[in-house]
Amino acid sequence: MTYPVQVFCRLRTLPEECQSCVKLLSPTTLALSASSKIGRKECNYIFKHIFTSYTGQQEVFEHVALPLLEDLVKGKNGLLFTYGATGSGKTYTLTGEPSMPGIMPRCIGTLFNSIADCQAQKFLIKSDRMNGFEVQGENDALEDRLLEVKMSTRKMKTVKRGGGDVTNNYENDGTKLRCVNENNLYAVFVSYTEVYNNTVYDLLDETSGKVLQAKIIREDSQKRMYVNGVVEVEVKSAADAFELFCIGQKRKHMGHTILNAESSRRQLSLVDLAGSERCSRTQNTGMRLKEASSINNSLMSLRTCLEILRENQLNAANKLVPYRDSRLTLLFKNYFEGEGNVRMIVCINPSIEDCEENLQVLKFAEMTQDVKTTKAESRYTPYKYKTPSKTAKQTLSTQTSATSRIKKVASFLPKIPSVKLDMENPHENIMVLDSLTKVLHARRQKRERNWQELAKREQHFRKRLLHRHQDSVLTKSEICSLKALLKKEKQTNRKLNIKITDLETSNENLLANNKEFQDTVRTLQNTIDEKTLRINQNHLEREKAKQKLVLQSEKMNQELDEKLRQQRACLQTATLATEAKIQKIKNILESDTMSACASEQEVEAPVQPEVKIVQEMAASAITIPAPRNRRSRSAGEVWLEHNVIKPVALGTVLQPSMKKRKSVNKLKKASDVTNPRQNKYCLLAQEADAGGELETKLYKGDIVQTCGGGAQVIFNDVECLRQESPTSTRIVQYSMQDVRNVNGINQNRPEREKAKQKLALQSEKMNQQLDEKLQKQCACLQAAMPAKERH
Ligand SMILES: Nc1ncnc2c1ncn2[C@@H]1O[C@H](COP(=O)(O)OP(=O)(O)OP(=O)(O)O)[C@@H](O)[C@H]1O
Repeated sequence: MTYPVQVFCRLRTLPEECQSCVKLLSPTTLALSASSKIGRKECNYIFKHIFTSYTGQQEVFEHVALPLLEDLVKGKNGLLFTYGATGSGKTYTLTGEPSMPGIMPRCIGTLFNSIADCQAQKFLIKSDRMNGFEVQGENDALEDRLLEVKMSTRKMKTVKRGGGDVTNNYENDGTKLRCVNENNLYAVFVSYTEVYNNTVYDLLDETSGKVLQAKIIREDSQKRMYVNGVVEVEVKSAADAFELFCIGQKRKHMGHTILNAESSRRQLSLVDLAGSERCSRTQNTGMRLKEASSINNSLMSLRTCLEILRENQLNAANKLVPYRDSRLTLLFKNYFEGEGNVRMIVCINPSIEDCEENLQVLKFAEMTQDVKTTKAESRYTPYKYKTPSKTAKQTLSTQTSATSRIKKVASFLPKIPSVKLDMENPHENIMVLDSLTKVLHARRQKRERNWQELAKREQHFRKRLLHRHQDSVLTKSEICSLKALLKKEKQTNRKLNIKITDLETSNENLLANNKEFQDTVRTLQNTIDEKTLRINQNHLEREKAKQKLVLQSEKMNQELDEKLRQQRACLQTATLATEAKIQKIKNILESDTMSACASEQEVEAPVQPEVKIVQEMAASAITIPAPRNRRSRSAGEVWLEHNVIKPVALGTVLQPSMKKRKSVNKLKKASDVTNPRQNKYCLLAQEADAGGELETKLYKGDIVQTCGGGAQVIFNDVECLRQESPTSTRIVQYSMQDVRNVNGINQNRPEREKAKQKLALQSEKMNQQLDEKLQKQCACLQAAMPAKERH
């Protein structure tokens, strides 16, 4: 079954001088004229009922709270909260003023008016502060009562009750609930908690001293939210409840509170919310700002939860309702999930200044009444049963459970014999009654023993149960925190997974880029290698070409040198031969001219072909070198030895043979050479040979007179003198250049030797030819000469 959240509206009284922004159209409809950009706009809002400024506190109570109270005693939960802007009359409606008590004192008064005769003895039912109750024995209850009396007498001396409070002056109007079951026993518990800055404080917790301790909201085994360890005080009268209210009132931070009046089965929560716009309207700072924003957050969470609930119901969706976003919604969770009736009173200050805020409040209120709470199967508050003492048994005798228990216990007792009284025999009757008394006495003793045993067992069982329960609560809280941790871990894990995926993707991209780069580098490297190879090949080719060129040029140079040398040698040989020939001819001509001239006149001698040539040459005016006088060999060879300045002793076995010689170190004047007595010239040169040995060379030639009166030397022989020991092993250090030179010299030596030999052969041949020619000419000349002269 589903029930909509019932929303009522209450308009505050407005001072006469103030203008109203609200117009009442009917008992359920009002119109709000709000200013907008296009002028004033009127919006209509419908509620279950609208209380005007003339409506009294009693009427509001009867309309809104009384049905919830009736539900309460029937065993149904209820939540009533006020909602509205600051100063709109929420506290006035819920608590009221001394002269005009609000819903809360009226509820308390009415409740106690109704259950006055059906209350369980105090402390028979005890709160375990974990959303559970236990029924304890009379003795324990008595002990607790005595303790309470002691405590209260101490308190009486120290604590003064706050005077002038709304509840102190509350005059009970005697209103009673009609549906109270007189067979039931009722115990009323009051807890007073405050949600401040999203933290729950227990205003009745005296152990925490002046500083309030924060409390945790937990969920019991039946998924009901409760404030763990909250003080739940059993009250037996409205005055007791008011006293607690006063105590709590002094402790609370602000005016927004929760007052819970709990029954052993069900609870009615009366909630006075904070103003809906504290943050925006009051320009608070520091703690006040934190408080205001916290209030705003709580109300915003309430709004969000209701909106999602409505959305889920309208669209048959299953969106998660964020009850855990704030402590307030967490405490409301059970009510919105169908644990009881929910009613809201929207308080409106019709002042035109509050118009904007009223618009928001009315919108929220209109939305809220679309929300339906789903009624869950009735779930009873868990309680534990403690074996009552004799008196307790009597007190609880009306309870069905107790009756059944008694029946059960009675089944173990000795049977009561059936008794028949004979009125005529009183003596026998006395005997029968005595035996009956005995049986009853035995039954009573047995029953007491049984009760004691049962009480012991129950106590033991309860203790175990309590431990189990505590364990399970602790385990549940642990599970809750572990779940929260797990959720967090999962979120972190999810984030890390996303991060890992991102990193993997970027890593893959980087790897792909790297591969591309590597490919590019490889391609470039290949290109470089190819180019380097080509460069090297080119270099090698160039080197080869160079070497080839060098070789070619060397070869050509050698060839050219060789040719040049050969040509020179040929030329020199030819020149020497020609000169020698000419000289011989000249000598012949000169020596024979005189004799020829003398005989010319007498005898026309036949002209020899050679003479003819000379004559022809003379006739043709060709310059003929001066005739050289031929040295007579018979006169012997006279040598002009042109020696070095400081000659080293030759030391050779074979010495040059120059019998007649004139040695000079230097040719100082022409006569040194032109001296007609000298006909041989020898130039002496000393130098080290390739082996470092002294080598003496004798360049020999003929001194020939020139036609100009000078002389010329025609070299025709070279004599080389040197001394070598075949066993000498000289160690000489040579430089590479020396070695090359030596090699070059050694290489050239055979060629030189060949050339020399060739030259010598040619010279010999020419000499032979010349000698032959000379002999012929001589023979011709002798033949031509007169016999006398020939002798
Ligand atoms: N219906 C009413 N009739 C007469 N006086 C009223 C009514 N409603 C509110 N007032 C007066 O208006 C003033 C502010 O009311 P109240 O303190 O209840 O506002 P509130 O909404 O609880 O403010 P806050 O959000 O600050 O708790 C009080 O002096 C109260 O007496």
